[in-house]
Amino acid sequence: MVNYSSTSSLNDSVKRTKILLLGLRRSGKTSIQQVLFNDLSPKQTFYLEPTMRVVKHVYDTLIPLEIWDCPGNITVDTLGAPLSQFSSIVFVIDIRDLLHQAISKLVEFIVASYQQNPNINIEVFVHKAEKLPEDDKIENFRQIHERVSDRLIDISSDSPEEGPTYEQVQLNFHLTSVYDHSLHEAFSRVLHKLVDSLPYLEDLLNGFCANSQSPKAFLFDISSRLYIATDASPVDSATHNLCCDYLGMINAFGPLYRSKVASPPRQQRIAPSSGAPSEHSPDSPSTSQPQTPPPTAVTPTAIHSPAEPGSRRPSASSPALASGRPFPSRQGLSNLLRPPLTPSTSSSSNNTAVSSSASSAHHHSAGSSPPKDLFYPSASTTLSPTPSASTNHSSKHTKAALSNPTSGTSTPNGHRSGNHSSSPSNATASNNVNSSYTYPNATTLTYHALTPHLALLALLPSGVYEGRRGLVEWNVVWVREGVREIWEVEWEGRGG
Ligand SMILES: Nc1nc2c(ncn2[C@@H]2O[C@H](COP(=O)(O)OP(=O)(O)OP(=O)(O)O)[C@@H](O)[C@H]2O)c(=O)[nH]1
Repeated sequence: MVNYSSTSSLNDSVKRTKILLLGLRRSGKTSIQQVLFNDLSPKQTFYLEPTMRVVKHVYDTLIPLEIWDCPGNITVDTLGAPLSQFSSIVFVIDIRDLLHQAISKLVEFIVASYQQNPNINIEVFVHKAEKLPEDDKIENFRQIHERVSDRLIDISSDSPEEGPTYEQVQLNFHLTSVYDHSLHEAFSRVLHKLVDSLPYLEDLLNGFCANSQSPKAFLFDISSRLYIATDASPVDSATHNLCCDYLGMINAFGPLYRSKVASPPRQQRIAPSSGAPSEHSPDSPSTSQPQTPPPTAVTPTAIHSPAEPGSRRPSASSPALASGRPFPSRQGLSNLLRPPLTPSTSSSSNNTAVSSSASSAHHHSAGSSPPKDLFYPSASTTLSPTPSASTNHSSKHTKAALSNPTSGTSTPNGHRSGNHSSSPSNATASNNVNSSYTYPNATTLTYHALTPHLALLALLPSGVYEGRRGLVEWNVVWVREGVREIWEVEWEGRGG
């Protein structure tokens, strides 16, 4: 009865992390999957057809995912697969649905999954939250939580000698809606429990924040806008929403920018001298990261176009992919972030020099060994600190720049000098800002692509970003190297 069709083809050679999407009919399961992983506009979910069979969707991010979207009437027996196969169950309940049926179904799956796989993560999305006023929302959320707990206690006390005590099951409740970023935040938290390398990524981001004076940094999956990891400072919703909006804007406008350097005619002209392939191929091998500071000479011939959209995983043919490679040591990863930003390195001449050095790291490696894709778009937007910004919505972002990622004059990081208020990003970013939040000091939000599907989004004091950009980019280069290595190890361990 299982339908093996999916949004993209299943690659049987990769061991995927499986997530089961359950809930009553019309609770919003397919909407969640489509909005997050297929870029469906929330309003379009209204037209989704009912799900009649289990549909498997694959999605490649830092780890390969397989999401099973189930029909509302599925049971443990008709699922067609043991629950031990799944790493997480996401159970979706319409927030207005306090009925017996939804709770019973959830409890049925909790009991079965606890017996088959006690380590499974059970996540309850109390969904369509935007439909209720704030007070009712909290009350219904509390009631659903309470009823599920009561039912589990009842079941445990009915047969104390028989089996496990279900009230100890770790349940995670989230308030969600496709119409705001609560869904992204909740699903990001689901994902965090599935990423084995999370501590290593967090170490990288902590190091980046410490060395770049950044108050907050996220590693985002570009397309789904889920964050895979963040630094140790607490996540506030306003900053998370701002990053989500900015990423959405970049996803919308980024494809309008084209690379002159990486354009096919230019690539063909430069390829013979550099030894680099004329066009990036998803299977082109990558190099291991440079361990020593690279030379300052910039060789623009090595700049590559981004990987093809479909190439969401590292090449298995890469010489860097020795099988069974362990994660880099945490100390080793944090050591990658050098040098820290200190007043002694703040002169603009130093910045320029280090920027060139950092930027040329990839050129150097590309010249001496098989190249990797060296095209990394970046963008930035400045958040206004002025008090009037809290009332004047459009002045919230005074400057926004989408660095032409592939301009012939850009660095390999895609940077061009100066922000451009006429950039298309300006209006969109301004309109999307949470109007209740202002940043106390001049702050810049930066975007740096790290892999074809992951990007670093960081808040930086504008003074640091404008005055010491070279050093910031230097640190981004090393974050990128660390993330790429973790990404490769994650996929390698799964036969990717
Ligand atoms: N207001 C609101 N409506 C939502 C939300 N998410 C989904 N919906 C709506 O809920 C309805 C059902 O959504 P589906 O995604 O088809 O629900 P489903 O659980 O997959 O339904 P079945 O396939 O029948 O099991 C659609 O009209 C959606 O537009 C939400 O966050 N808020």
